[in-house]
Formats: sequence, structure tokens, C-alpha cells
Amino acid sequence: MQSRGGAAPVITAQGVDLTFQTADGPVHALKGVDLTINQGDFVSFIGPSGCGKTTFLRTIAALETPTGGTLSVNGMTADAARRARAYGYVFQAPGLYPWRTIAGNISLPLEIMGFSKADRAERIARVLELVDLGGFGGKYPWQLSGGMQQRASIARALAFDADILLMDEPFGALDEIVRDHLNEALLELWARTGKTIGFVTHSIPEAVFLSTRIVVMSPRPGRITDIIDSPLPRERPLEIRDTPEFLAIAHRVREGLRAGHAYD
Ligand SMILES: Nc1ncnc2c1ncn2[C@@H]1O[C@H](COP(=O)(O)OP(=O)(O)OP(=O)(O)O)[C@@H](O)[C@H]1O
Repeated sequence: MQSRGGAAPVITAQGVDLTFQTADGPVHALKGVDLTINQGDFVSFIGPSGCGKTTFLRTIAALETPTGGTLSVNGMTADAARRARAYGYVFQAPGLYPWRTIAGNISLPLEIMGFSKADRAERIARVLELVDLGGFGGKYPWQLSGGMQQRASIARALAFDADILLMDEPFGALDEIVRDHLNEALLELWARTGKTIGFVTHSIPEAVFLSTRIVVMSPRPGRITDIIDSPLPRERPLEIRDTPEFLAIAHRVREGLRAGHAYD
């Protein structure tokens, strides 16, 4: 098995297939996906558009149902894990309600889940600190920069303290400097909380900088073509991106992407 260092498997996919039936015929979004994600792993999914990255993340979150294979999340079916609120999900766009303050946005899922007012206040304060937005709870989304809004959406996903965080290209729309800053902040948050993270990205440096494992995918059908266990230490300053070790992993990812790319 792929279990390493004694860490428990949290997400296990075996032969996962997902075929969408469309008016133009079947689309094989995922084909024979085998993957084990262990407790505390930071796993990035990288690959060209249409290789099934988002579909796989959505399948883990039970937002899509596989048409074949088995998938287990925290020892349950993905659907049971969703009902047990096993994960927080961060979408590509922050998706904050403009008529609610930042604290009000973070509060919303907690209200739906029935947390008491005092418990909500305590959780909101804690997650705002975690994403470095202490003091911004009373602001409205439009009063914050894009990077701050995305941090607020991460805080919302963290507020009910699930062990798993699923993030679908959360920093894709941000400029490089902001992205660098958020990458560092995310690593810090991951180190502090010990969460298991699944992260979709198009960026090779981002995948290599953040991950303990990099999953390279290829389209038509969407499948895994390489899984790279990173030899980099967990504590990573941005300068690590200039080291030969970093560049060697980036090279392997690039080669994997090139091999699976159809250029059409
Ligand atoms: N609900 C759906 N119905 C039909 N086809 C779908 C649906 N969702 C995704 N697909 C198709 O499945 C394939 C995989 O899509 P997916 O969004 O997972 O790719 P991706 O790797 O995340 O791409 P991107 O990087 O562009 O976000 C694509 O061909 C897409 O068109």
C-alpha cells in the first residue's frame, strides 16, 4: 500500500471511474484512479484543463458520484463523510455574500449546522486569526482585497474544524506576489493545524512548493500519470524554490505534464 511513515490513510480511491453522459456522448472524466492520501498529507493535483482535477476533488467531497470503483473518506463512504462534515471546501472564487460581513459569512455554515451564538463567535475569532484577518470580521467583502477575500473563504472552510481541507485552485485568480504570500500562509496554517489537504492547481511551482505529494493527471480519459513524493522538508521558505532539489521535482512534474498533453 502507499501508507508511509505510519500515518493513517484518510482518503482511499481504488479504480475510481466517472463517466459523464452528455449530448455529445460519454465524457470519461476519471478512469481507474488509484490514490491513498494519508493523515496530514498535502496533496496537489496538477494537469491540463479537462484532466479531471476538479471532478476528482468533487468526488471526494461527494459532490459527484463515481460510476465505478470505490472511494473511502475517513473510513466512510464519501456521502457519509459529507454528512459527517469531514471536510471544508474552498472554491476557486471566494463566493462571499456581499450583504454579510466577513464574520457573518463565516458564521453562515455554522448557523446552518446549529452552533450556538457563543460557540460561533469563538470559532469566527479563532479562524480569522488563523488566516491573519483578526480585526476584519466587521468589514464587508467588497472592503477587502482579492487575496483577503480568499483568506476569508478559507476561514469559512476552517470554521467547523474538519480534519480535511479540499481546495480547488483557490489562488488561481490572484497575482503572483499575493499568491506567494498566501502559499506561505497556507503552509503555516497546515503546520499549525495538521490538516490533510487536497489542492488543485495549474501552477508547477505552487504544487512543488506546497505539497508532500504531487499527483500529475492527464486528460481523455482523466487519469493519474505520476505520483511524486516530495523529498523537501515540511518547513519551506520561499527561497527553497531556487534549490536544485526543488527544480528537480519541478522538472519531473513538467515532464509528466508534457508526456500526457495532447496539444489540441
Ligand atoms: N457535470 C458535467 N457534465 C459533463 N461533463 C463534465 C461535467 N463536469 C466536468 N465534465 C467534463 O469532465 C472533464 C473533466 O473536467 P474537470 O473540470 O474535472 O477538469 P479539470 O482538470 O478540473 O479542468 P480545469 O483545469 O479546466 O478546471 C472535462 O472534459 C469536462 O468537460
